[in-house]
Amino acid sequence: MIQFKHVSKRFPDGYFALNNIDLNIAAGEMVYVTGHSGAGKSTLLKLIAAIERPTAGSISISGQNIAQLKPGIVPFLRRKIGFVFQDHKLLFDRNVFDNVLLPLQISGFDNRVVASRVRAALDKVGLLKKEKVMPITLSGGERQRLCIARAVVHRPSILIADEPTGNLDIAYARDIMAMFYAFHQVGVTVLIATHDVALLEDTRHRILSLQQGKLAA
Ligand SMILES: Nc1ncnc2c1ncn2[C@@H]1O[C@H](COP(=O)(O)OP(=O)(O)OP(=O)(O)O)[C@@H](O)[C@H]1O
Repeated sequence: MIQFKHVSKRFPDGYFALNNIDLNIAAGEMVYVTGHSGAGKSTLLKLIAAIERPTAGSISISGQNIAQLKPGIVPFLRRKIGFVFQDHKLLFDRNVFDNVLLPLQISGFDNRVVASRVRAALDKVGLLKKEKVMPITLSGGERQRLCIARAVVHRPSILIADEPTGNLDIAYARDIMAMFYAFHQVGVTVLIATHDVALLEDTRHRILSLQQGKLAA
């Protein structure tokens, strides 16, 4: 479903964040991406969502080459993808409900279905009772759940999370991981970047290890 062929990402300063990556991820697979800080984990995830573009190689998603997508096509790709950002990107001047609603409104979803979609997403992450509160009043773990609700509200087939357990204690981190696992179990392709190897000790899923922009064998 996701295929990288000889993909490199060189930033304008000349630095290769990713160097000649070949990768295949099957539909419905759950995959972890690990590596030291600066190894290229975020860059790899951003390439899949066309937030960054590769400087060499090709990336295809469901057979569509996204390395050279025309800007007008990007929103169609994004509808397939839910992204949980490392820095959350929550809107602190809007309540929980509106934070989840916004991506649906931007995608032009029918107003008659959006409220029930938003509540279904909040329910999945256990935040239904907090729909009217402002994000500033949420704990770190609740904010992360809110980010997950926002990422899944349009029912993407690919869910990507960049360090979703950073700054959470281990019990809460496991809860968050269980949430991603539940999406995997209903057929969503899930990619999670984490430097937290303790979380992966007993995983059955594939672990991609990045070292200075290259995939370790
Ligand atoms: N826009 C940019 N311009 C220049 N260099 C960049 C840019 N974005 C990332 N880099 C560099 O590319 C390398 C890989 O960054 P990336 O954020 O992908 O790493 P990471 O593995 O996600 O790290 P972390 O765990 O610290 O988030 C780093 O050396 C980073 O400084």
